[in-house]
Amino acid sequence: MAPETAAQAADPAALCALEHVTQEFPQPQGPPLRVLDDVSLSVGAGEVVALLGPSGCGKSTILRILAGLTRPTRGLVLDHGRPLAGLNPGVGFVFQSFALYPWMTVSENVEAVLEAKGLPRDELVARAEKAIRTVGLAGFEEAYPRELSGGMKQRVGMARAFSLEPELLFMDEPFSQVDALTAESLRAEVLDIFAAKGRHPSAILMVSHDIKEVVYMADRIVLLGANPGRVRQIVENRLPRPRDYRSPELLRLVDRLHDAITGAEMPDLPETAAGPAFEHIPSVHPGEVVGLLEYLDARGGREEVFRIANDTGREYGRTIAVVNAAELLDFVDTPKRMVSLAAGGRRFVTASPEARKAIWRERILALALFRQVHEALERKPSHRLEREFVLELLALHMPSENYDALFDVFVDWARFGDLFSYEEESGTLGL
Ligand SMILES: Nc1ncnc2c1ncn2[C@@H]1O[C@H](COP(=O)(O)OP(=O)(O)OP(=O)(O)O)[C@@H](O)[C@H]1O
Repeated sequence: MAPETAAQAADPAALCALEHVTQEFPQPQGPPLRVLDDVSLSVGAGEVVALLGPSGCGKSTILRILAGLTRPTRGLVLDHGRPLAGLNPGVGFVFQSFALYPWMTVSENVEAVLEAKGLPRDELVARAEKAIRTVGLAGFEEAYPRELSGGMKQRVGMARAFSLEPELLFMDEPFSQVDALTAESLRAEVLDIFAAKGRHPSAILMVSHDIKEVVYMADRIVLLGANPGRVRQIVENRLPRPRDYRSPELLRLVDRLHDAITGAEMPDLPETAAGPAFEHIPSVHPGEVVGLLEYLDARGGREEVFRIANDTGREYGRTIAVVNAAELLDFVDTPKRMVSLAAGGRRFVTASPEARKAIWRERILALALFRQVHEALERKPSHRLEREFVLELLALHMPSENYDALFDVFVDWARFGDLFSYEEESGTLGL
């Protein structure tokens, strides 16, 4: 395996590329939300490239920009070295949600995308048949989606993409909705189809949360960081194929990526209060934090974060967010890749429901956002505040956050500890 590079130089032979792309989306309040910051990457002929990163780091946005579905705020989008104008005609998509028409048969579902391309009837029938055979669904042409398992539905999704004979196959978390064994065989089949190459696809760009999946599939792994999304590291993966999920080499690379991700996403919190004015509040439900603490308690107080994701059936990025939330509240410590119950976490899990609420309240009041809103509510004779007050605080202190989403998390956390009430209709907070 070659050493990682922190960034990637522009590659003139690339099938598609982003150069210094920044993407911002307007928000109802305050400055725009920056989702991608100075992202450069490319996909060359013959390679499988994977984007790996936490929820919300902009992976799907990168696919949409490369496909020409979204125009970036700044930077260049290249198609064979030339600026992309409009949609990229060479891209076929496989989505996480199978997006099948329930009233159409398998054949009709595949033919529908070819019809949209305006192909003549006999050619589209032949192409659909071939694609359905390629993905192992021969014999199911007349079946309806409700008669198919999740794995088979995703095969239809793949047949649709293959039938378009795309030069570039984009797959957005394609296997996250199917069971683990089916996912394993679908991955192997995609790689077989890719290796057996007729002409198409010439390259695959995939998005995943699953480290093992990307190590199994990809030649190049682009590690993304969040808030805003940027390329943190590009890792070349030269493990020989076919790959074995259990081989020591593969597991070693999984471990290294795992360390790279957790090292950046579970930073040890500063010991003094000299952190940022407002702490980053992960977008998770209090119930998920409680679930984590109870899980750790049942396992003797500590467990590896990778294992936690597996045991709880939660995707890795989501697990990290829950762990970050628990750490922010001083319920857990995160020495390297372990998560262990801190004294506060132990106190919480052994407390009664009412006492848990009190502990939660005390913990969130240690966070600047909750403290400032609470103080403002106490100062007001009416003990009431408008939602806009909080949004302005967020805009001021957390300029790269999605305020609306964060406001919902804020209300969720506050309600869990009975700290404030919130009336949706009038948009008013009260003590
Ligand atoms: N059209 C849009 N308008 C406003 N915000 C958007 C838009 N598209 C995406 N976002 C925001 O951009 C951020 C990144 O979204 P994106 O779906 O690209 O992330 P992701 O890494 O694919 O996430 P996930 O893994 O959860 O699917 C999110 O905060 C999302 O809410």
